[in-house]
Amino acid sequence: MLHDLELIQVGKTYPDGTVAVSDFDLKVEKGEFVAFLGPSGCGKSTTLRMIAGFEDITNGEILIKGQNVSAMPPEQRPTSMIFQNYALFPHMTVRQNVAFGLDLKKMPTWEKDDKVDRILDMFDLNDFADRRADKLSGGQRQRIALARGLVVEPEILLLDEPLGALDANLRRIIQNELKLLQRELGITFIFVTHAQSEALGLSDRVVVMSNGVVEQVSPPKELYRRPVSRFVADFIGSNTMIAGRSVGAGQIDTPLGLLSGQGAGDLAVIPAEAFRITPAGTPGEIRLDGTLTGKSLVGSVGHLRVRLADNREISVETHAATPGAQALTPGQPITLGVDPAAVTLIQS
Ligand SMILES: Nc1ncnc2c1ncn2[C@@H]1O[C@H](COP(=O)(O)OP(=O)(O)OP(=O)(O)O)[C@@H](O)[C@H]1O
Repeated sequence: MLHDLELIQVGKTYPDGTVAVSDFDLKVEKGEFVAFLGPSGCGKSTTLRMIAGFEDITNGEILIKGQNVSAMPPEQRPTSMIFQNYALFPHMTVRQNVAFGLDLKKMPTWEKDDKVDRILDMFDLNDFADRRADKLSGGQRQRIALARGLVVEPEILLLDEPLGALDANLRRIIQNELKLLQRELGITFIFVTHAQSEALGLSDRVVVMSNGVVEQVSPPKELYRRPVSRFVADFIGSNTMIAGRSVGAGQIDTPLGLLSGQGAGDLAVIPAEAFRITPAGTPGEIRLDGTLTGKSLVGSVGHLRVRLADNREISVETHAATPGAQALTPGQPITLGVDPAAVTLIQS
């Protein structure tokens, strides 16, 4: 099966010796929305620029629809890139900006005008078509940048923190638009961000990166449910991690007692929402004793702070309607229950 995009062992070492990306493997299906997520400097933008062709690769291969594009200049690749600062030409009109990519392709004027008209229409930019790009709001500029990227009908749209310059409200609105647009066009989107909620909310799959390597490639829910490394467990969601010693398949011995879970390793990862308040306890459940140190109820969710027997304080989320949740008072002993199926064991 032909993938829209395939990265095989891709690596980048900058001339000064900085290793920005190593052994990056990824296969992306047509129409997928994939986010690159990770802390500043982990190599997200470098990888995106290598896909676009703005940066040479030092190792590996990049294939688009099965074709090796590793040595192809950017303008010949079937990709478009959208930048955080939009990179519009301030003195050009909206129409000229949008037409720019088609001008490079030396397309006949009638065909160009037709494509530009259609895309301006789609992005609701008709009323501004003849206005200079620097006389527009952030949201409008963002739309022009998208229109300019899409008018050339790329196979893959590469977006480098495209919403980073927008305020929170506008950001949410454009996030929704982006998602709808992607579904409608069926184009593959590769989206770089260091905003977790954005990556998890928008994409079909997330590539979590740290220090130039891929830590995990999963649908957003899986990152919460089944982190594969300590880095991911630390970075995504709110997990309690309990270290121990492996004592057989799916079980570790810890200072808080025996814990079982899915997977293999010496570190148990428990998501905040996996804890339950269990006065009696259910057979098969992991039980952890502690003391309630704080509680707040926000709407239907109760946020509890619990000090465990090893003195660490953890956050627990519970449904406010849980029997007993209202009556809990800080200072009192509490027993937490966890279904072993919700626990993941990884290597520390
Ligand atoms: N031109 C360059 N020359 C040398 N090192 C570079 C160059 N560009 C980036 N780097 C380094 O490569 C690493 C990866 O940078 P990159 O910009 O890809 O990270 P990023 O994950 O996109 O970060 P951010 O979220 O801050 O944009 C960093 O250590 C960075 O300092």
